[in-house]
Amino acid sequence: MKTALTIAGSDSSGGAGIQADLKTFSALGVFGMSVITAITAQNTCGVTNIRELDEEIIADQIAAVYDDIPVGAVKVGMLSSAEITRVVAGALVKHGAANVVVDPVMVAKSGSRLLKVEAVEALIQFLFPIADVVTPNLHEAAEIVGFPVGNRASMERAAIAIKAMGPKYVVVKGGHLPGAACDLFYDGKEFAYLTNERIETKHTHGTGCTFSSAIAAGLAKRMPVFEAVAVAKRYITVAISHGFSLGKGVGPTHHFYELYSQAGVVGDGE
Ligand SMILES: Nc1ncnc2c1ncn2[C@@H]1O[C@H](COP(=O)(O)OP(=O)(O)O)[C@@H](O)[C@H]1O
Ligand SMILES: Cc1ncc(COP(=O)(O)OP(=O)(O)O)c(N)n1
Repeated sequence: MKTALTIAGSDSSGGAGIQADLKTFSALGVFGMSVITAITAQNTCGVTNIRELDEEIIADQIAAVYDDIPVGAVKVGMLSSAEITRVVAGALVKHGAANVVVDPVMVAKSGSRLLKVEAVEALIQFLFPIADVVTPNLHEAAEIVGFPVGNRASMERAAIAIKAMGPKYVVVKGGHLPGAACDLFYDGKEFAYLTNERIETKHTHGTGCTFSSAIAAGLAKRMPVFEAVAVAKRYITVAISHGFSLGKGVGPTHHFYELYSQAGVVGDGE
């Protein structure tokens, strides 16, 4: 059985965070495990409270998994603070983590800050050098590189700058571009664009979490990195096209296995 671990925050409404990651792992046929960094009181309308877990229980959760179970890939999401970021990075180094996907979660779509401003430097310093893939959206890329990112030219400049911070691959997500949903993949040598038509829906809660955990699922299945990203792009496109109204605000994406099987995103044999 292939395994993947998510190290992220909990979303009580189940659309993003740990919950979206575990649903994605399951739909893609990978056994999911979780380390919770923070608990958010959250629903489709926004985040009303955040409680960070203390660093000891976070390090102990990571140790409990790695000391016992082979981990095929790990996705890192919401980290909230610089201290948590340092502890998670240190634990991943200590346990020799492989196939590390870092989604540099900073702000929820509803506007709440999920990573303190002063923690961005720790993310760059401690996590990027050990990451295989880093997946910023346009806003996150801009905050990381310090210049506006809003078109293909600036996405390419941002990808080069982020690659220089240490990860092996960078995917700048273009979900917030006008027009097509166009993501940029960069391996340090060449750019490749993964493009899909924009799906006109407001139900996009958890798209970034879902995309990065789908990449981790692909790496856990030992796919080459570009193939894992391409499968994740197909997965998120199907997930958004079947996003649904739930609650009063921005509804979640869709994670039912049958859908992906029918859409050819996962083969029956995987
Ligand atoms: N309306 C949409 N139609 C199609 N794809 C989308 C749409 N919104 C986002 N995506 C895709 O979802 C993935 C997550 O991107 P994005 O929404 O930018 O991340 P985040 O949730 O971190 O802001 C990317 O592959 C992006 O291209
Ligand atoms: C607990 C938690 N983690 C991450 C996010 C951000 O999710 P993302 O997929 O980037 O986008 P939105 O869900 O905010 O639309 C989150 N909201 N909660």
